[in-house]
Amino acid sequence: MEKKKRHYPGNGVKQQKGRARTGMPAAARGQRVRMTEDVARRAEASKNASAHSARRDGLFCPIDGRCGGCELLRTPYRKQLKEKQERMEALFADLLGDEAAVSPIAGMQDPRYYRNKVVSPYVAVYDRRARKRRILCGMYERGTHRVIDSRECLIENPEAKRIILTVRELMGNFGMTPYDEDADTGFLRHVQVRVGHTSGEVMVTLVTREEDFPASRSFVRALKKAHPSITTVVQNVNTRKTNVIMGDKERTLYGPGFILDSLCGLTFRISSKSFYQVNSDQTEVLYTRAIEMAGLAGDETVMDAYCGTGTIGLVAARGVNGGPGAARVIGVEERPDAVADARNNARHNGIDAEFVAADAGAFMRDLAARGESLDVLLMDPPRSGSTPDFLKAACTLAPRRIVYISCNPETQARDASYLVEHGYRIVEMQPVDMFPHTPHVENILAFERA
Ligand SMILES: C[S@@+](CC[C@H](N)C(=O)[O-])C[C@H]1O[C@@H](n2cnc3c(N)ncnc32)[C@H](O)[C@@H]1O
Repeated sequence: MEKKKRHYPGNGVKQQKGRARTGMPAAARGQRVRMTEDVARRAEASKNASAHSARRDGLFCPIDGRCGGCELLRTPYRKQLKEKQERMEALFADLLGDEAAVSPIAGMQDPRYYRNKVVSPYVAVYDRRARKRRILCGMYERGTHRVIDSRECLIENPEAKRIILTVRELMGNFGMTPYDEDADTGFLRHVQVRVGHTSGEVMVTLVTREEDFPASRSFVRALKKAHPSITTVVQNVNTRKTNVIMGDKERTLYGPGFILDSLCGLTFRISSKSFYQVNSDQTEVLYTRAIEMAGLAGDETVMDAYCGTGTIGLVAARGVNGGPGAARVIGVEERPDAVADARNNARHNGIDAEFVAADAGAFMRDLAARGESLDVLLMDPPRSGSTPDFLKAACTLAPRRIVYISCNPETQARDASYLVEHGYRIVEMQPVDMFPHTPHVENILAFERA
């Protein structure tokens, strides 16, 4: 491993500062909660019982309860699934008609190590006992911006996690300083590692505060030597004082600057900033069910709205389970880099599809104004859900079916109410567990024009 030290900007070391827990009034902070001995004993007994059940499931995590990642780790997996199903049925109770088919949530066989994308901040702290500075990397503590150091994680891809730890080791060897959020100093802000689920290709993105990256070649060489699995390394420059991870500017330090991976029998190109579902096994389930729920006959024009790298639209064009695919696919996505990936993906898979870089709402409005027609609308908006102008234009275009995929069922329920009020009815609901051990649920709704 390289030992050469180079100067990196902002070498000052600062004690990590805890932030106030969000959402907690100042007066409540530090308030002592009085518990009778009996209540305290019962609470402790229930905590131990949950910890035992988590261990029984092979899910012991040394930082459980502190890390903001897996809130449900102590709930047995089957119970997690049952609770998520009940939540979805309650949330959509008023919108699901009597004829709507509600499928049981699709869970994982082995709900561990499913995250194909691992992102870690790096922060310097002064270790009083050892009298030296240490760099922490891992997860944020629940409700704070304090980093909890972790060497292993039950939901992250193990090779990605190992790379995150190697970067920390190399930072010491290269004299590379971690970013200090308060002072806006230091060099390395975050590292993102993406692993191709079937291809095994690995992309490391080093997010730096400055463009100038001294000894970048030796750094990458040392990283590659420790992890021959790495197929590309990208530097992303984020000069802003913000908690948004990625900046706008990028340069490829090694390899092609993207990775390839396969999903549902197609190959996809993924760049560092493009959206790509984090749980690949469950993504195959999600896409297959969504296309099944679209009920394609083979002659449809299908819109893939909020398409990212075009994954859903391209799977729709090809068809699932040997069934027919769409006759024509149009995708719309606001990120130009993701659209570039989508166009490449179409070419690479020999599929004829159009991808447009635009705001989905504006694009739909234009289509509606031009009097275009659409048979099936597949939509997969971000957590904030869709927008009134998108939904209004969708109702004007009046596709026969709408399949709405969402990682935030609360905003999906809001948008579903609009569609139901404007002439659609829900015919099918399929929850999918994309994020085991967390409260998050992915949900698919199929609507038909009433
Ligand atoms: C949940 S992701 C879905 C991506 C894709 N369907 C997939 O499965 O990989 C949502 C996508 O919507 C894009 N997006 C967010 N707001 C948008 C807007 N107003 N117009 C178009 N695309 C948008 C994001 O960049 C992101 O790629």
